[in-house]
Amino acid sequence: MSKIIYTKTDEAPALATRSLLPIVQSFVKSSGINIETKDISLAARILAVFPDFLTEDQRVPDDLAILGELAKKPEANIVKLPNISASIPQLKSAIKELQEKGFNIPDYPNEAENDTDKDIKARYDKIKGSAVNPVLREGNSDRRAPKAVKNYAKKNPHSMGAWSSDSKTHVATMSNGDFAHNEKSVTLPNANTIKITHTDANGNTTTLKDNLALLKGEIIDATVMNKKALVSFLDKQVADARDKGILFSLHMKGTMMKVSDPIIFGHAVKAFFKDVFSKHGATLEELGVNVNSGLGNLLERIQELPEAKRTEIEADIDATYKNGPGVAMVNSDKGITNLHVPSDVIIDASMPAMIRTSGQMWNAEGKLQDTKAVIPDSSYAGIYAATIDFCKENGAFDPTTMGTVPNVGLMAQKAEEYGSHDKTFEIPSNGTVKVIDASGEVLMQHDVEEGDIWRMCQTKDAPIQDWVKLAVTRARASKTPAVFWLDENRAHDAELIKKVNTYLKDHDTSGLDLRILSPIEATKFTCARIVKGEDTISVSGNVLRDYLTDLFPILEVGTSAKMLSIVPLMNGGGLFETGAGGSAPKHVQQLLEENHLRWDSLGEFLALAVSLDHFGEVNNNEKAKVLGEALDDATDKLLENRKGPSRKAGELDNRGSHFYLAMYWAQELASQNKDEALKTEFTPIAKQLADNEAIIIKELNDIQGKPTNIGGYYEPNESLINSVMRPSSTFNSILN
Ligand SMILES: NC(=O)C1=CN([C@@H]2O[C@H](COP(=O)(O)OP(=O)(O)OC[C@H]3O[C@@H](n4cnc5c(N)ncnc54)[C@H](OP(=O)(O)O)[C@@H]3O)[C@@H](O)[C@H]2O)C=CC1
Ligand SMILES: O=C(O)CCC(=O)C(=O)O
Ligand SMILES: [Mg+2]
Repeated sequence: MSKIIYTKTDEAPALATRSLLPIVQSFVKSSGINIETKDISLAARILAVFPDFLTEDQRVPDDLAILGELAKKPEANIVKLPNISASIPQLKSAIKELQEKGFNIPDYPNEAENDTDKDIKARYDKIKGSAVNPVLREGNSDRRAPKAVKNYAKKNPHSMGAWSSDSKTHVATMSNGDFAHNEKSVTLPNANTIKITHTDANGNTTTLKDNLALLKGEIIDATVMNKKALVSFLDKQVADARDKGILFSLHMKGTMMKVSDPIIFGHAVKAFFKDVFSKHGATLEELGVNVNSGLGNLLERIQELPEAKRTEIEADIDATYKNGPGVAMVNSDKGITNLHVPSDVIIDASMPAMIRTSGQMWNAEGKLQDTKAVIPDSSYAGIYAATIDFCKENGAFDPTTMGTVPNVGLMAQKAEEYGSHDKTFEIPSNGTVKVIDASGEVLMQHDVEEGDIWRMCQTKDAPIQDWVKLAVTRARASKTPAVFWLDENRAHDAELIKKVNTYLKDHDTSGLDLRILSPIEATKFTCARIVKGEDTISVSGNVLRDYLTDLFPILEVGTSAKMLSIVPLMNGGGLFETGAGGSAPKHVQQLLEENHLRWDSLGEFLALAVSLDHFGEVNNNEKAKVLGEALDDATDKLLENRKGPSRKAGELDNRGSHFYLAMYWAQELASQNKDEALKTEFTPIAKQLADNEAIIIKELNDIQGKPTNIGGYYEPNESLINSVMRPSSTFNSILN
C-alpha cells in the first residue's frame, strides 16, 4: 500500500516531530493515508551498521538504505527533516552516549592500523558528515519562499543590522593554487571506466581509485588545492586581520565536503596557532591531536599531559589570543571559538547570519565586531564578497520591500563537489595525479605536492537535462526571470554551459527571460533587482544551491526554515524536504534549560501539504488533496495570526504553534465543501479545540521556565521525550 514516509531525525526537528506527528496522524487517519516513520537519526544510523556488536533486541534496520532504494521508485513520498551531518567530535559523542546506554559499539578508531580497525573506521566514515541527503536526493532541488511566507515577512520584518560603507568586513579568498584555479574538465563522449593514479617522484605508481564506471555524456572535473599556497594564504590572513584590528573567521562546509574541508580547517587552526604548533608540534603529534577536528580536539587531548606541560601549552594558546587577531566566537560565554569544531560554523548559514548582522560576528567579550571572512577556495567566495560590497554601497537589504530569489539546484545523483568524497585524496608525496580511461588515455592530470588536496567530481547527464527542464518549468510557472549562475571561465562550468545551451532547445522558452551569468555577475544582477522588489530565480549547481537557499531566505524572511523545499525525484516520486537549514542545536539547549522549544515547524507544514497533494495525485485520493489544501490554508492563517513560536520561555513555543496549526487545520476542514465526510468529522473537533484554546495554551506555557530532561541527546528516551513534547492532557485527549 502506498504511504507517506516521515523521517525521524535529530535535535530540534526530532523534538518537534514528537509533537507534530501525532497531530498529523490523527488528522489523516480516516482518509486512507498511512504515515510511517523511518529513523535516520545519527544514533540509528550508527546502530544500523554495527549489528554484529549488538544483542538481538538492540539491532535496528538500516532505514536510510531502505529510503535510498525507495527514492528511486515512482511510489516514493518522503518528508525529510534536517538531520545531523556529523563532524568527528559529534560522531564521537554520539558513540559515547550509545555506549553508556549499553550498546556495545566500538570506539571510533583515530588511526586504523589493523583490518578490524579499518573495517570499523570505514563503517563510521560512511555515517560521517553529510551522509543522508546524498542518498535520498535522486532528483534536483526546487526551493522557494511561498507567497504567504514572503508576505508575512514584508509585514513583520525580522531585525536586520545596518551596514555602513566604512565597515572593515570583507571576504578573503585565494588568488592562485586553489580548487578554482586548478580545475580541468571533460565531457565523456562515450561510457568509460577510469582509474585515478598517483605517481611519485621516483616513478612509483599507486592506484587511488580503480574501476570507476562513467556514463556517456557525464562531465568530470579534477582539481587540486595546493597546500603551500593555502598555508601561505592563511598566514597572510591571520597577519592582516591583526593589522586591521578585525576578527579572524573561517567559513567552510566541513559536513558536506567531509574529506577536503576538515583538512583545510586543520590548516587554518595551525596557521592561527602557529607559535603553539612550532613550539609544541612534536608533543601534539605524539598525543595524536587531530586539528582537522578543530581546536577543541587539541584542548581535549592536552588534558592527558602532565600538568606542567599542559599549563605551558595553555599559556602559549593564551599568548596567541593576546598577540594575534581576535577570533570570531560561536559562543563567547563558553569560550567556544570559530576554530573549535568544524560543524559549528557552516558556511551556508554562517555567512548569511553575519551579513544580516551588519557584517559583524561576536568577539571574546560577546560584542559585535567587523570580521575577515576567510573562505580559502575562490570558486564561490565571490558571491559573498559581491553581496557584502552591495551592502556597503547600498546599506542593508529591507525585508519589507525586497524581492525574492527562488532556486533551482542541480543536485541529483551526487552532482558536482558534494559527491566528490570517494575521489578526494590528501596527496602523500610530490608527483603527478592522472585520470586514465579504459584505453589508457590520460583524460586529466595535475602535478601535485605532498599535502595537496586533489579531487575529482562527477555530474551525470540525465540530472543536467532534468535540471534544465525544472528551471524552464519554474521560470514559466512563476513568470520570473531565471539566471544560470555559471562562469564561462571555469572549466567545469564551461562544459555545463554547452549542455545548458543544448538542452534549452528541448523546451519552449518563448517569452522567458533566461540568462547565463558568472556567479559574481549573477549576485550583482540579483541584488540590484531584489532591492527594487523584483524576483529572480537562481539556477545553480549543487554548492551554490546550498549557499543561495540559505543566503537569500535568511535575508528575506529571517531563516531558511520557512522555505518550501521540493525534490521532484527523477523516477517520479517526491522528496519533500523541510526548510533549507539545519538541526539547530542551540534550540535543544534552550529546551533542556527552560523547557521552551523555539524551533519553527513551518518548513514541515509546507512540506506535508505538498506531500499530501502529491499523494492525492498519485493515488487518486481526493481526501488527501483536500487535507493538503486545508493544511496550506491553515498555515496561511497561522502566519496571519502570528502563531509561530517565540524565542522566550513562558510564551508560545513549538508545541503551542502546533496546537494552533491543528485548530486552524480542523477549522479549514470544517468549512470546506469538497469532502462531506471530512467536514462532518472535523466540525466537532474544530469546536472542541477552539473551546479549549485558553486551557491548552495555559497548559503548554505553564510548564516552561524550568529545566527538563529527555534522557539523552542523540538517543533520547522515547517516553520522556514524548511526554515533554506533549504536555497538554486536554489537547492530547481531543486528538485521541
Ligand atoms: N538538511 C539537513 O539535513 C541539514 C542539516 N544541517 C546540520 O544541522 C546542524 C546545524 O547546522 P547549522 O548550520 O548550525 O544550521 P541551523 O539551521 O541548524 O541553525 C542556524 C540557526 O538558524 C535558525 N534556525 C534554523 N532552523 C530554524 C527553525 N526551524 N526555526 C527557527 N530558527 C531556525 C536558528 O537561529 P537561532 O539560534 O537564532 O534561533 C539556528 O541557530 C549541523 O549538524 C548540520 O550539518 C545543516 C543544514 C541542512
Ligand atoms: O546535508 C547536509 O549536511 C546539509 C544540507 C544543506 O545544507 C542543504 O541542502 O542546504
Ligand atoms: Mg544548506
